[in-house]
Formats: sequence, C-alpha cells, structure tokens
Amino acid sequence: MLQTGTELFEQMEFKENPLYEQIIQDILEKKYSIVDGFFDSAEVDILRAHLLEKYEEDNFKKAAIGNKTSEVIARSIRGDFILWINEADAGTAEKIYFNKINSLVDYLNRTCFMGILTKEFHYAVYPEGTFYKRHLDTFQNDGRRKLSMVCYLNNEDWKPENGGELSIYTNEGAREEEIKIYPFPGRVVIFESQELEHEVKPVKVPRLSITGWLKTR
Ligand SMILES: O=C(O)CCC(=O)C(=O)O
Ligand SMILES: [Fe+2]
Repeated sequence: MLQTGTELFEQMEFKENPLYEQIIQDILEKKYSIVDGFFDSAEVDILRAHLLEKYEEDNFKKAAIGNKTSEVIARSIRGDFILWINEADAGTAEKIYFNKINSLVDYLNRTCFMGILTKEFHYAVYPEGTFYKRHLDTFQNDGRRKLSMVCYLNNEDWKPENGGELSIYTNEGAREEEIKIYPFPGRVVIFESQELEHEVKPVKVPRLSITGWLKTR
C-alpha cells in the first residue's frame, strides 16, 4: 500500500531525546560536552570489572603514538596502556556500552546528518605517574575522526587530588581557556576531534576509561 510522507515519518517513530539534544547544543556552542551519569553506577561497575579482568590477564599494550617513534619518546608523550574493543565479539559488559553509544550515533546521524559510519574504542589504564601530553586526536593523520568520546570507569570515591584530569583547551577569539574535567565514574566527555587540543594530567592513582572515536566514511 502506498504511504504518504506523514505516515512514513510517523513510522520512523522519532522521539526527541533531551539528553542528546543537550549534547548537540553543547557541541555546537563549545565544541565539547560533559555528561554526568551517561552510564549509571551498575553499568560502570560491570565495565570496570571487565576492564580489570582483561588488564590482569595481561591483554593490554603500551599505547603508541605513531609507527617510527622510539619507545622512550613515546613514553614521554603518553604512558597509558590500551586494549582495543571489537564490537563484533562484545561480551555482556561491552554490549551495554555499545547499545548506548549506538543509540547516540543513530540520533546524531538522524538529526545532524553527521554521517558517522564507523567507530573505534579502546579501554585505557593510566598507571600511577603516567599522563598524556597535549595533543589533537587527529595526529595520526586520521581525518575521519569526527568526535572523540571518553567514558570514565574509576571508583565511586575518585578524588580531585588523584590528578589525571582531562584538560581541554578552547579558543574564544584569541584567548585560550583551559577546561579541567575530573574523571568521575559514569561521566562521558565528547569533543570535536579535529578542533580541540587536550591532555591528561599526571595521575597519582590508576585511572580507568574507555576512549573512542566516531568517524566518517
Ligand atoms: O582519557 C582522557 O581523558 C583522554 C584520553 C585521550 O586524550 C586520548 O586517548 O586521545
Ligand atoms: Fe586525545
């Protein structure tokens, strides 16, 4: 049976989502968005347990910064250990993660025509004393990275004195501003990969997260 445009539109069952709308508005205005409680504490607990299990099994690798960079130089730039997550064989914990991310991605594609076709995510552990110097996420010439997303999996009692804040540098006209963001559990930070330089300050206590990128093409 033929359908009118209105009927088709109704069939798509588009519901405005206030949280996603806030994220979009933030990104349009400031190029970043901070969402507390994107994951609730039960979800964070499951994801953290899974991360620690993999970490204890020794599955993580020292993060690299490019192919031909020496280990010593790399360590002076970033000290985290990472494990890439393959969505195709996501376990229970990771399915929770991807369900939420995919829902956001669908929304962005429907409302902003962002054309996000691929994503990549890794777990990250910053052991005591490590950091990630100021950088842009497109440093490896990956122009397809549109939005960076970091989700923190630290314990409930994470304190600002633990260090490890994410500093995002914004430019209002010529004046640079440093936005300090503490890695509280369940918090998600989303920012424009090609626009905002940022760094992870040295940590005093191991710092746990999932970092990823939403990509075009
Ligand atoms: O963990 C964070 O807060 C940011 C990590 C980061 O900048 C990166 O992995 O590129
Ligand atoms: Fe980064």
